[in-house]
Amino acid sequence: MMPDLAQPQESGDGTRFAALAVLAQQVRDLVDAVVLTDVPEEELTAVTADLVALTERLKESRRAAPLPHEWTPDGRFRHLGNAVTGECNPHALPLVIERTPEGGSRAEITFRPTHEGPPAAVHGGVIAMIFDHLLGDAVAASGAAGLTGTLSVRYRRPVPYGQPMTAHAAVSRGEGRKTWVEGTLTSAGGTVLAEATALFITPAQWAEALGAR
Ligand SMILES: CCCCCCCCCCCCCCCC(=O)SCCNC(=O)CCNC(=O)[C@H](O)C(C)(C)COP(=O)(O)OP(=O)(O)OC[C@H]1O[C@@H](n2cnc3c(N)ncnc32)[C@H](O)[C@@H]1OP(=O)(O)O
Repeated sequence: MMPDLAQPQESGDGTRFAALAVLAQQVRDLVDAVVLTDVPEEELTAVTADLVALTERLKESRRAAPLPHEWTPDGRFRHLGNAVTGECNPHALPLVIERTPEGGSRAEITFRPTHEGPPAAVHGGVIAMIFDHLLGDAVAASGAAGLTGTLSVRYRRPVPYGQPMTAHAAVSRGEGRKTWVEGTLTSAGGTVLAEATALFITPAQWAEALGAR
């Protein structure tokens, strides 16, 4: 079912969400540690047993779905459970997006070894995921907001992890419910590592909800 963008989904319990964000960051550290660990087998088995116990504790009270999107009291859109930006989702980098004075979106990114695809470089699908969200945010910044219809990535250079880089996105044109948007991923030295173009479609229900805001 299409989410109703007009309605805040959850008022938000700031203190508990802050604690959940700390837990999510700890789990990211855990994932990174798992990817790089070289401890002996007995230690792996012992840590696994500890994690089974911790997992069971968290499962004692479960939601049906991750934390949903919401409009904060100061009018910002946030989605703590999102796979790319969600502070409370360990899967998310999380990507921290800023709006540019020109009306687009940008983010500073440092990929981690966890994101490896080809040797010593970031997985192309992870890069596409980052573009998908950042380009979607740029569409939202333009006042449209929609779902990805198509996304095309040109991978110019292998993307290293462990090095800061910058991604930019900006809308190139719009026509009715369709918005075309472009983005780049650039190294700290200014080399364009990857480029993306996408077409976002604003679902008819969203167009009505956005018009009402
Ligand atoms: C300001 C406040 C903001 C608030 C908000 C904040 C948001 C903060 C940022 C979030 C950023 C998230 C960024 C992550 C974005 C995902 O990850 S989205 C997930 C991946 N994408 C999906 O799941 C989309 C799945 N597809 C669908 O749901 C539907 O196919 C779509 C895309 C909504 C289109 O359905 P529809 O509205 O029924 O489309 P329809 O009426 O058939 O077609 C409309 C037009 O679009 C064209 N079209 C439709 N689909 C396509 C397509 N796939 N390719 C090309 N053209 C297409 C049609 O040909 C038609 O063109 P015209 O004939 O008008 O020229």
